[in-house]
Amino acid sequence: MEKISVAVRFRPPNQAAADLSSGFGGGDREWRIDDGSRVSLLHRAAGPVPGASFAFDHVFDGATTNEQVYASVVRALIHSAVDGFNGTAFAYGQTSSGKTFTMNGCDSDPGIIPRAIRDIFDTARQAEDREFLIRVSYMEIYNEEINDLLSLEGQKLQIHENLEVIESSAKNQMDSRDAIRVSVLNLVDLAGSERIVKTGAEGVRLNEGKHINKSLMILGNVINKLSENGKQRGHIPYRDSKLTRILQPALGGNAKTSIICTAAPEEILTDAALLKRQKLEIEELRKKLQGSHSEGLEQVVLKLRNDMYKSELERDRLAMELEEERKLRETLEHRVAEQQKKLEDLNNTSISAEHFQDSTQLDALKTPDSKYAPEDFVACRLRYSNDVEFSPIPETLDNVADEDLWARLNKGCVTDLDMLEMTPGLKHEESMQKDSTSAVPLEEPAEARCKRLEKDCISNHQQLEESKGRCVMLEKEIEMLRDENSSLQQEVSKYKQEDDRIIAEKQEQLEDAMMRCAVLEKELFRYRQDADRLAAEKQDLLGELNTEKQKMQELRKDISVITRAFSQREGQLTSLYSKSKAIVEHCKSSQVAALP
Ligand SMILES: Nc1ncnc2c1ncn2[C@@H]1O[C@H](COP(=O)(O)OP(=O)(O)OP(=O)(O)O)[C@@H](O)[C@H]1O
Repeated sequence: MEKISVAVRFRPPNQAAADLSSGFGGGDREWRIDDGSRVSLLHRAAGPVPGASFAFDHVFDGATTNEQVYASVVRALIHSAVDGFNGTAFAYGQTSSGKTFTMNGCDSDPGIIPRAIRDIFDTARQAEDREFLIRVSYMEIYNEEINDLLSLEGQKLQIHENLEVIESSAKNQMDSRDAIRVSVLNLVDLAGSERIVKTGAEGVRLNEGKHINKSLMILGNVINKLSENGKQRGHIPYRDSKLTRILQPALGGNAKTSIICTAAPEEILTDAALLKRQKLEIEELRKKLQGSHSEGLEQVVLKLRNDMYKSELERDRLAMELEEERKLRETLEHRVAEQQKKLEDLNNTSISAEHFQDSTQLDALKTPDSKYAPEDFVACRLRYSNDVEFSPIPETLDNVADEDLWARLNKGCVTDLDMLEMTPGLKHEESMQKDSTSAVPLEEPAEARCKRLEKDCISNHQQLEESKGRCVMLEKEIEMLRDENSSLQQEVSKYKQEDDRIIAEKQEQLEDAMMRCAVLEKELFRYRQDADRLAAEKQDLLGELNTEKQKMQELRKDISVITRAFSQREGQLTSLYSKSKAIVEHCKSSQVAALP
């Protein structure tokens, strides 16, 4: 195996591209693989495109499996690694060209990484005379930072100059000729090698893309340097990126490197195919716009609306409670006012009682029973026993009543369980007091009654204060709910705005794409017109050419006739000349002979 082997692997065309193209490469041009190691670009009509034929160690077409790729370019490297040679295998290519598929594969056709791991362990198991220590790290380089993918805390890694991955030693320590072999093996899934201008990335993605392209460029430089002749090689820039620093031990020296360049065949498209692709994209965008794009937002809006309705219901419930509290407060205030009035009446009564001169005069006014009654709670029970609110409480009631009992006592109306704890105690206390007077005379001394009413008044005041406090709390709660409600409404409107913005954006994209489509359509139309015009011109020119050719043939014929006539003439002239010359010679010689 060469130190650096470069293979190209074409991915099978995806369905959309396959629909657009009629073959491997699409449109009027296609890549053709010659004898598994050369790939050439052909124009379907015009034949090979000059200067577009490239040789590699291997060229795999879309039908090649991961198993075949592994067997051709990686297996030997893995075996060398087990034997102590460093090695690196990586996939390089555009996004979606099949790097991850090549490195990881799928269940039915595992990629290089699972196959390599299985192979390492199988080979180690078979080497009965050696024992192995295999260390593994799994990392990601992102924006020139190395993340340990096996660490749960997402730990960042530093590069250290020590070697890890495969180590083996002879089981028989006496065999010191080949004591310890250490090798490093890197299996790398590189990031997509896009041109940033093409991706149109911004912000974080742009930064990410810059780092990726920089490290890929440095990797390219390193590999170029390594492939140069040893003496001319000069400095190899391993330290210019984290990627090359990590790969360094397994790239230079005695290392073997397999580079698998992945490519998507549909990268080459004619204008017509490009136009069709644009149309498909537009169609997809349109579908997205109609369907799923707003689904998520609609759900959020729906949820927010539900929340809003819930909070409105809660607000209504609290408003009802508040109303009940208000009514209760009014009742209590009314009762306090009544009692104050009674108190005042009683005061007046007691003052008028003081007008009597002695107790015998006052006693004369009382009923016989009341004369012997104790001074407290007289008549209390009878006075209140007619009042529904103060109907007698069973003895077992104590200070807490169950809900049914309380419902009966309150004519079936139970408004608030909190009130159940407070009100029965209050009423029960009063009723018990009333019960204790049931056997005594009806008249209550004015002073005692006055005291009792004062006490009642104080307790009613307390209740009133409590209910006022509760009212304030409920009002605060309602205020909070109102705030919450308005913030939810704001959020809904924010989402609506966001929704509108996305729709507008998509609409803009759609319009943009449609405009591009229209421009391309116009261009295509112009091309077609040009092509038709050129075809017509070509036809005319061909006609002219044929006429010229015919004329030329005729001229050639004329020339040959003339040439023939000329040579005939020439022959005649030559023979005439020779004849004349002979005559002249003859005349000359006859003249000489005739001289005296
Ligand atoms: N040789 C192949 N045979 C069948 N399917 C393939 C092949 N190569 C790639 N694919 C499919 O093409 C899609 C894109 O491939 P893949 O995710 O491997 O691309 P990638 O170059 O790793 O992309 P990225 O730059 O996003 O990492 C996947 O659905 C993958 O299953």
